[in-house]
Amino acid sequence: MKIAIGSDHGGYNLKEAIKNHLEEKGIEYKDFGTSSTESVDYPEFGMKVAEAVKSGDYDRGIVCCGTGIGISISANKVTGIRCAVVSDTFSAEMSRAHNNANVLALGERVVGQGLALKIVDVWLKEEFEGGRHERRVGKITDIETKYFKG
Ligand SMILES: O=C[C@H](O)[C@H](O)[C@H](O)COP(=O)(O)O
Repeated sequence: MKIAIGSDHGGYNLKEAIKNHLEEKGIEYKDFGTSSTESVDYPEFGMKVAEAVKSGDYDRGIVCCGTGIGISISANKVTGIRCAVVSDTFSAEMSRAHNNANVLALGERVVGQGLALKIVDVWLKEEFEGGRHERRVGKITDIETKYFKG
């Protein structure tokens, strides 16, 4: 599995911790920035990771900012991206099983590092259940088709 990862300054330290964690697990990733805690704008990095996942070059994306909210809103503007902001392991599981989330958003100022890494593990392992959820996710795609192009 190949992961695209990115953050703004508010999520930089968590991104670095997740990169170390992925390395320890032998999971391939590419870092789309940012590269320090210097203040930057999260939409740029949410978009880069989302586009990397949309391209098919990466299987999933992980994005971090202060809350996970701004960068997830940004990632979700890219068609085909279902980015879930998660702060607990149950939601991590459900975002995959029910919503087929292809990008995970975490807030460095919200979740502790230990929990965040556990959330990453659960989220990477869980598969989409399909079935009734396939129909519902399909209806999300229908909304995209109605309102977005590209
Ligand atoms: O949703 C946005 C993120 O949480 C940002 O990381 C946050 O707004 C950055 O705030 P500041 O510029 O005060 O570090």
